[in-house]
Amino acid sequence: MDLILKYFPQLTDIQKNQFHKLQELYEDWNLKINVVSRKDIDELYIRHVLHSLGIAKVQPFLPGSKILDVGTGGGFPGIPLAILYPEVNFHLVDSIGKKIKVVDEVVEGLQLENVKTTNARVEEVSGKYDFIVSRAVAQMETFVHWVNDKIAKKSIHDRKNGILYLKGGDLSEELKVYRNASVFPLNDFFEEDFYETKSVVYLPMKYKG
Ligand SMILES: C[S@@+](CC[C@H](N)C(=O)[O-])C[C@H]1O[C@@H](n2cnc3c(N)ncnc32)[C@H](O)[C@@H]1O
Repeated sequence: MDLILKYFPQLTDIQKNQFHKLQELYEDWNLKINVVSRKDIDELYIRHVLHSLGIAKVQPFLPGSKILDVGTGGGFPGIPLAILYPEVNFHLVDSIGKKIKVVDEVVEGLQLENVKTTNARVEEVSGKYDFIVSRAVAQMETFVHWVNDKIAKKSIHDRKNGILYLKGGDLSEELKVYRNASVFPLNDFFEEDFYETKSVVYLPMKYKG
């Protein structure tokens, strides 16, 4: 929890409580349904919560904007971002029902009013969003194919609407065809070793190869 305050010192008491409660909620739910690996539960804040918030360091979201989290699993990156931005609308989607059930329980436990969840493959979801966020779901090419038609044409942020994807390791091969992709290394924002190889990939909409 101190880790979150170290990088996001302006949190309200409500947000501090919500971030604090995450540990207990995920511990409880993990005993019933294994959504986060045992090892990762011990390092929830560094491996999941702060990692998710890396997207906010690259692209802060404006009130009223709409964000789609594809393949949210246990709620990452969507849940930490929804705590950080209570005035932004988040739609968290996963094709596995038991994962969405955990997300629903966490949303209820935190009394988050800005999160909607759907148990479906993202290809079946309609709607338009300012940004599409994700982590560990698919190769960029497949992902772009799934979500390209879900990005709203009109951008309200300075940065053009598009995809913000948390990736790790060497991305040169995967991103070779995306000449307009930008890679933001997370160790520019976070000093912990875990972030040395992690980055946020931004891909503006209407990619042309
Ligand atoms: C490795 S997990 C990552 C979960 C979470 N994003 C995280 O980083 O902790 C991948 C998730 O993507 C979901 N998924 C894969 N393809 C999907 C699709 N086409 N539509 C919706 N969810 C999908 C899977 O059900 C799984 O929960």
